Amino acid sequence: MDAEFWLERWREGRTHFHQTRVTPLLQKYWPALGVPKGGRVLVPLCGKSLDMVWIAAQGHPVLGIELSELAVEQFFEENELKPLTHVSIYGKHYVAGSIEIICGDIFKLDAQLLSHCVGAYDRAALVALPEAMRADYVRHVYGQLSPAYQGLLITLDYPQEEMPGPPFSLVDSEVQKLYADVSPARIIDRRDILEKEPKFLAAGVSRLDTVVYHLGVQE
Ligand SMILES: C[S@@+](CC[C@H](N)C(=O)[O-])C[C@H]1O[C@@H](n2cnc3c(N)ncnc32)[C@H](O)[C@@H]1O
Repeated sequence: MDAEFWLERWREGRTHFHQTRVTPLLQKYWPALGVPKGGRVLVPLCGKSLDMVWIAAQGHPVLGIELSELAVEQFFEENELKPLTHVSIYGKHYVAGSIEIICGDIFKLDAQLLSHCVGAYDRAALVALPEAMRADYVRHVYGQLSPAYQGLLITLDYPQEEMPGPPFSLVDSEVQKLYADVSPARIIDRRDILEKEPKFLAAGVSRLDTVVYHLGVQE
């Protein structure tokens, strides 16, 4: 699953992961995380997610990272935002109001940028990565956030042998192993969503849960 895999999906419009509404689980669980107003929130592998607009409306500067320039341009166009752009070592930055998206590779970001993020929102990001990349991703991204960060992680759990990813299945034991050296990862919701997912039903998947984690040290 290299960069070209994703760039081609955006070129061909095969972006069924994109939702035309804000994720209800984000709206339900974000307020309780207690991320301070004004605190910067990282949205890794952000696509053109409307969730960024919602997070910004809660009073957070948003930092999204996305490989595909098409996705980034569609985000600003579809939300009628006119971004200013500049280029840095991280990629091309698009900034409109409190939303900044860097068109670049998440693995190129460093502590200088990530340590300013006190919040993180991961939907269809960790589960988009094949197993071999996940430990590097968690260490690199979450390991460099502010130590006080609070985050929301949304995963999928289904019998992986019944359908190839992405999105991939993550059982809780793998999530716990991935975050063990970074921060606590506590399940706050798990629900059966099989009936709402025609792609999984058509593939003959017998069970599909979405699982919501609260990431970060809690007092
Ligand atoms: C499954 S999509 C999810 C997008 C978004 N989170 C959402 O909820 O709609 C995964 C996205 O990650 C992007 N991506 C994949 N690898 C990346 C990387 N190394 N750095 C930045 N973006 C990446 C892809 O281009 C794709 O848009």
